[in-house]
Amino acid sequence: MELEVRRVREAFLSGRSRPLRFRLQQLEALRRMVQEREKDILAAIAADLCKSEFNVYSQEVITVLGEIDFMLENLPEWVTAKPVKKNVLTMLDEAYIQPQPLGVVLIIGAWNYPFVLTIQPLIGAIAAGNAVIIKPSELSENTAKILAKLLPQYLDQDLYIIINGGVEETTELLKQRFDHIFYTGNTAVGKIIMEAAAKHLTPVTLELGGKSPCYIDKDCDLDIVCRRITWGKYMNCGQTCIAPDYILCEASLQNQIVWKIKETVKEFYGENIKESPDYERIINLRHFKRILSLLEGQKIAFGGETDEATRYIAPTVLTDVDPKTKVMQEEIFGPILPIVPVKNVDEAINFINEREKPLALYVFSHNHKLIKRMIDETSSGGVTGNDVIMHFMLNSFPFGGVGSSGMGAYHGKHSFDTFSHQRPCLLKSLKREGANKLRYPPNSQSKVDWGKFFLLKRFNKEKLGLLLLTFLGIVAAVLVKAEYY
Ligand SMILES: NC(=O)c1ccc[n+]([C@@H]2O[C@H](COP(=O)([O-])OP(=O)(O)OC[C@H]3O[C@@H](n4cnc5c(N)ncnc54)[C@H](O)[C@@H]3O)[C@@H](O)[C@H]2O)c1
Ligand SMILES: CCCCCCCCCCCCC/C=C/C=O
Repeated sequence: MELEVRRVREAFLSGRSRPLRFRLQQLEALRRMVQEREKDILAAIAADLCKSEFNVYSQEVITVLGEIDFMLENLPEWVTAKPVKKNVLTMLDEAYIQPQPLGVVLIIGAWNYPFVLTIQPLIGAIAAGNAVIIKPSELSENTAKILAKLLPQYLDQDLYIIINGGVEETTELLKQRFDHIFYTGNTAVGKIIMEAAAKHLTPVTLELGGKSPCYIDKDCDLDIVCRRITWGKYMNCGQTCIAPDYILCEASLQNQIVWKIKETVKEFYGENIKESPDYERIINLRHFKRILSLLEGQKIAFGGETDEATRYIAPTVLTDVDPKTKVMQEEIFGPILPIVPVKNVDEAINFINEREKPLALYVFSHNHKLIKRMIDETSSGGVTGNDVIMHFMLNSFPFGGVGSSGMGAYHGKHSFDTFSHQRPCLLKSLKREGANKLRYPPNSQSKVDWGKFFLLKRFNKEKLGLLLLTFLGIVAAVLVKAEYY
């Protein structure tokens, strides 16, 4: 492990990852990989999550290709130094911010969208000029294998390497020193990552999870609301970090919501959901059993059917859920949707604020003011009003959590910034030494006053007024004198 990290660091120190032309070439090569080896990539992800290749393409590949195109288009502008505003002391100097790569970055991917959640950060790291070690999740093993096979065929083999393995390998990897660690996964492991990073003072981006609430107001079109929630909740069998975790609504809406979600499930997946190519399976037996345990003691309004052999769990809705029960204590990450009745929007806001900050928040209402109020009075990584998931798809947004749902963000320019150091550069001349006398010892009241005058606007204005008055006085005196003689 140590040798591999050293190899990557040496490649970074060679400086070849820095030139814009090289970064663009590598991103183009990555795009070529996705296009030329599309079939292999689709097949691997499909096998990991029992997912149709159509769904793999629209949920993962489109985002990756869109991100590469966006980088290629904007990178030339982003890498250029940006001049900054100057003050009186630096008026004649050159002052700019130069984004620079951080160095060797470790990206630890997740299994639930194993391609996009690993490759999208990689795109940002390459764009920012870094060397990268990629550790895909061992749970999505087919994707991990295909990435290990394909990436070296298209990308620089010393700058960007894949290390596959599980907890043992990751633990070993985390002992090494990196310049940034980008981790996607659960909050408990997030803490392990941060602890390991702290030993080297390595900055981290943690893309974690949480229970993303979904508030449904009385004033809305329930048919549309339930259709959108059904899509976002049961996509990838509920294994989406920003899936609506639970619904908050007034008790009177509960039955209608149940009925409408049930109808939509039928419309989306047919009468026999098990046969639907659009309905996935739970990643492994451990997660399957964990999700089943969340059903204990709950009122199942519909769904609840399971099949251990294929790790199938039907789309399920629970009603009148007690917030103290297990299903409301941890992120569900499966196709179970609890409804927790609340009296009104105030109670919903309190409910959200009493818990850890979620990765996403969803609010449905015709009342724009109510949506704005919910946004103002709560906190979450991101928000979508009157829909779910879709803020992930807009790469002008920073995507990330807050509080226990994560720290830092990425996508588009935000990825470039995450993997860059914004380096302030001030270039002075060796001339004009006279002006520097002000800051050299010995110090005095007069130097302090001039310092205030040049640097503090407050004093600046006062003194300017005084200067103006003095100037007017002199002009007046000269005029009077001229008249007199
Ligand atoms: N914010 C996001 O973008 C995002 C995206 C996907 C998933 N998630 C969250 O991830 C969670 C589900 O994923 P998961 O945690 O099951 O993924 P996971 O178990 O695959 O873990 C992710 C990575 O952490 C590594 N890992 C696991 N245990 C470790 C340990 N003890 N020490 C060091 N490394 C270890 C794994 O090898 C893997 O590469 C959910 O909470 C979900 O919300 C968040
Ligand atoms: C052809 C229609 C394209 C739009 C499809 C939108 C698909 C959204 C995919 C969401 C991916 C979520 C990524 C995962 C985040 C955390 O797990």
